[in-house]
Amino acid sequence: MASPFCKGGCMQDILIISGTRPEIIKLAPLYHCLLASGWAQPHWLHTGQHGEMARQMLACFDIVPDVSLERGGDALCEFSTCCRSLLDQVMLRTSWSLAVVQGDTESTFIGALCGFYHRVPVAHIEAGLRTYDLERPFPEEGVRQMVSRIARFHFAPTERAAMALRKEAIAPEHISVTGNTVIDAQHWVVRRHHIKRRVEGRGHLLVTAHRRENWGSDLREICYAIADVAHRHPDLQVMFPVHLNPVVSQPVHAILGELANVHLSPPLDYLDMQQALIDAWLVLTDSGGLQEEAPTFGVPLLVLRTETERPEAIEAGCARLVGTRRASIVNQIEALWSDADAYQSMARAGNPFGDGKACVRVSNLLKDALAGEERQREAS
Ligand SMILES: CC(=O)N[C@@H]1[C@@H](OP(=O)(O)OP(=O)(O)OC[C@H]2O[C@@H](n3ccc(=O)[nH]c3=O)[C@H](O)[C@@H]2O)O[C@H](CO)[C@@H](O)[C@@H]1O
Repeated sequence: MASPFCKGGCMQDILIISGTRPEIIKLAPLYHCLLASGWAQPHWLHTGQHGEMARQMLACFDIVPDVSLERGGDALCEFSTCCRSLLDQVMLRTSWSLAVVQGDTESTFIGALCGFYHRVPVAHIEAGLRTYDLERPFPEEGVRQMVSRIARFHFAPTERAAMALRKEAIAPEHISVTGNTVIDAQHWVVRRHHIKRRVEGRGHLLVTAHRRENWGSDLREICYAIADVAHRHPDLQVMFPVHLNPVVSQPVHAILGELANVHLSPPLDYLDMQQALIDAWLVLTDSGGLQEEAPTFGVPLLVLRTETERPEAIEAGCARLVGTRRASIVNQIEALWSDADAYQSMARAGNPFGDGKACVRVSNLLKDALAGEERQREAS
């Protein structure tokens, strides 16, 4: 790996650590922003936590990782221990100015921990999301909180997230509200690929569901609700890109596989997903990222969960929390089908998660902060 580290006027070497699909999406625009910044040399490291879905996303954002770690095994513990030891070697390769992690996965945690032990400052993107229930989502809520203890720079997507961090006694000068970088990712692909709405009329119902908390009976309830709606409205097309995990794909295919107006597909690449989103009438999802993205295109969203660490969408009026009970999901969809005013007020609510300029804010804040630390070091 080329790493021409030279401080004071030269590039700062920044290690960007990704592991899963959403991390890649939310870090990709920052990578491109830093690459164009003139002050930073970003290096992309992929931990291998996600395989195929990660490759799909990296290609979509024109990113070739500088380092790709070998996955130590299928079990999380094997992945985790192997990742820790390989990442440790990468930390020693050069004098990193910064390690950047995003979100709340095992890769986020191992990345932050390695940075911490090597005294490399850690920047946490999408900091401050909380449910304060360590069981939901498990293990993500615990991971987020642990990363917040050891990160130096906390980039909160919203004021609410920043407030959570301040309440946890994180130094306010290390917390910045930037907006969510996923909106930057959307703007990046929309600009680059000229995405615009292509359908006439209502459009389709877009569904994703894969979260661990919904595995089992909840996922089956969700699928039966979709089947009910598909039967009632044969002209409504349902698009459902299905997560590759067999715990998800098996029941989804078993319950919905034979319905003529339900279209099951493998995961879409980001470009196709954004096209599917902009063409949608309604989104039904348990995904975090989609909760943030749908309002960009004015598409109302029903959240298949009983709690969310993104209450901003509910408060802004662009999303409703519908849980996972069959009857409740069907009723909420039917209500929006027949009540044009309710639908329009959700569609016009706007996006509370950002304006597409989060990465420029992060880059400028980091540039100033790292220069300030450099001056302090020279003075002492
Ligand atoms: C338990 C929990 O809280 N977990 C969260 C969850 O994050 P999430 O819910 O946002 O994850 P997904 O729904 O997988 O991704 C969403 C993104 O993927 C795009 N997309 C989706 C389907 C597709 O076919 N093609 C695509 O392009 C889509 O537009 C969007 O941008 O998992 C992360 C670790 O995996 C965690 O860190 C995170 O806390």
